[in-house]
Order: sequence, then C-alpha cells, then structure tokens
Amino acid sequence: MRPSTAATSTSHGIRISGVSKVFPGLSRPAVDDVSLDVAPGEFMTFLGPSGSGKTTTLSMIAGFTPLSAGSIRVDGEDISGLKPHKRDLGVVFQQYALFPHLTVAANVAFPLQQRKVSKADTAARVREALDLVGLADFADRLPRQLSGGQQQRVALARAVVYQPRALLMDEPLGALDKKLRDQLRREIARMHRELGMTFLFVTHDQEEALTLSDRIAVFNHGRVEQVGTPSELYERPSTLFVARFLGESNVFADDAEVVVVRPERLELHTEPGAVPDGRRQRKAVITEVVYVGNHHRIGLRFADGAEGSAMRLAGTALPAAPGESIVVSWHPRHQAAVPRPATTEGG
Ligand SMILES: Nc1ncnc2c1ncn2[C@@H]1O[C@H](COP(=O)(O)OP(=O)(O)OP(=O)(O)O)[C@@H](O)[C@H]1O
Repeated sequence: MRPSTAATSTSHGIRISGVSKVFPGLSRPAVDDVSLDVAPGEFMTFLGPSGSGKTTTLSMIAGFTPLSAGSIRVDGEDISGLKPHKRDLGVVFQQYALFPHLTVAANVAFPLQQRKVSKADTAARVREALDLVGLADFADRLPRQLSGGQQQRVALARAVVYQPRALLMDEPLGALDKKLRDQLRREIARMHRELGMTFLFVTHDQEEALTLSDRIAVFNHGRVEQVGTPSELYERPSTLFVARFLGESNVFADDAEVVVVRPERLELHTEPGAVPDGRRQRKAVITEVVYVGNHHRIGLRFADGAEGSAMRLAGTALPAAPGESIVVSWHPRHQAAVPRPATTEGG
C-alpha cells in the first residue's frame, strides 16, 4: 500500500469511520459519511474541487470542527471528543500564521515550551527541525524578513518539532508562486521520507496529489468517490468524475457501458481498414493540434459530438491536419469501464 516510504515505529494510523458534518442552513452535508483508513507512515492526500469537503474533513481530524456523526481514531484511540492540542497532531495551513514578533527559532520552539520541554532539549530539537527544512541559518530572523516559501518552511518545522503522531496540511503550497511551490513540494516529499511520519495533505491540484501521495482520496460533494494509488486512479478510475478530475480522458458510450481511455492510449489512423485486429475504434475529426514542447496535443471531436484528445510525442509525424477526419483506436485493456453517470453528476 505504501511503496515509497518505510513506516517507523513512531508512525501512527488514522481511522475515519462514518464521519459526517452538517452545517446549519446548508441543504446537504458538507461531509457525508466518509470512511477512510490512513496507514502508519502513509502520505494520504484529499483531492477534490472547491467545496467538496476536504478542508472540513481535515478540520474534524485536527479538532477544529466538531463531528455531526462518526468517529476518528488514532492507533485505535477515539480522539473525536478531544481538544485540538490534546490530539498530538501537527497542522499547517495555507497562511503561515507565524508569530510576527518572534524569531524563527522562537516560533519553532513555541510548541515545545507549551509542552514544558527542557531548555537544552528545546534548543537541540529546534536546530534539528530547522535543519530538516533547510533554514538552519535563519534562526534569528523575524518572519517578515523571510520569503513566503521560507515562512511556510518555518510553519512546517514548527508543526513537526514536537514529533506529533501525524502532520496535517491544508493547501500548504497554495499561496506560493509556481517555482516556489514546486521546490517546497519536493521538500515535503523529502520530509516525509526522512520522518516516516503519517502525512495528510489537502489540495485541489491534481499534479501535487499525483506526485506526492502514496494514496489519494478523491472528494466530490462531501463524499469520497475513490481511494487509490496515483496510478490506480489514473489507469482505473471507478467513476467519470474521477477520470475527469485526474488528467484528460476520452469517454466512449455504448449501449451497455461507458468507457474511459487516456489520450496517450489512442492510436491515430487515416482509415478504418488500418486498425489492427483486437482494437476498438471510433471516427473523429481533428479540431486542433497544439505543440506542448515534448508532445503535440491533438484535439478530437467524435461522431456523437463528444470532445476528446490524443497525444503524439514531438518528432513523430501527424497523420492528418485540423479539420480532417481520422480513426482512433485503442486496446480494450487500456479502457476503464465506469457507471453511466446520472444527468446531474458534476465533472
Ligand atoms: N463554517 C462553515 N459554515 C457553513 N458552511 C461551511 C462552513 N465551512 C464549510 N462550509 C461549507 O461546507 C462545504 C465544504 O467545504 P470545504 O471547505 O470542506 O470544502 P473544500 O473541498 O475544502 O473546498 P476549498 O478547497 O474551497 O476549501 C462547502 O459547501 C462550504 O461552503
């Protein structure tokens, strides 16, 4: 289940059972009967569009939002009724929330002082935490003397310095520009490898989710649509919503089923007779060809009016130009069958 990191003896599992949240005045629950098991040392991501219930679920785990139903356990202990600071969970939000008048070192030391850790231990642990996030040389600065990315590293150091049972992060990269975001994303992956701690990460960014996670829980309308490894979700989406939320997809409907085929699985042919035996095929018109550096994205419109896409690595010849008719084919093992969506399903 967790291919990339080794759980340590200090890793802890989280069990979310039948958890719901009803806010007064909302017509449907913000979180609707969610159950999930997070393995000790696992990097689990909650992925979904805005308003799908990710933050509310994380906030119930952290203890900032009371549950309407269900329970949350850490290593079997029910923590649902505990105050946030009694749960022993580290938390990082999008906004850094550092104490502006305290130095970096004092910010990181704060949770240790609250826990009455000795001065000598505090100094050693603060140094270790700042080392971990690459800020050993910034201990005496004030938050305003740091960049946004550096401030977020301080927040990460402060969240793990007291060795909590898990680290909870809500869009921690959301306020950063692309380059810093990529950099800090790699830092978070490294921290996870080095600490072996259970990480729970909330994002609406599919690339963040795919690159960081051992497993991803895809949220939609307060429910978890599917839980799986990044490649399981990409290759074997169980619903149309998941297929469309993670990457691009071609959706083909027959009488009995709806199948999803990823763009890189489509071959292009100039005529139906050129399709090898055993492959399925559809007629399409090329709507556009876009150069994306290492590949071309080929926009397609199928006979039923549905839009889709294929891709070709740069350097391979394209069989036809925009406006021309072609045939696409795929092998049945590269299709994922999903339930026919109800007409109201978002996607
Ligand atoms: N304190 C609150 N009072 C009332 N409704 C709330 C409250 N907090 C969240 N909601 C509603 O609950 C639903 C889920 O919100 P939530 O913030 O969990 O979604 P999300 O997936 O994290 O989205 P985002 O990425 O935009 O934060 C939304 O409809 C939201 O408006």
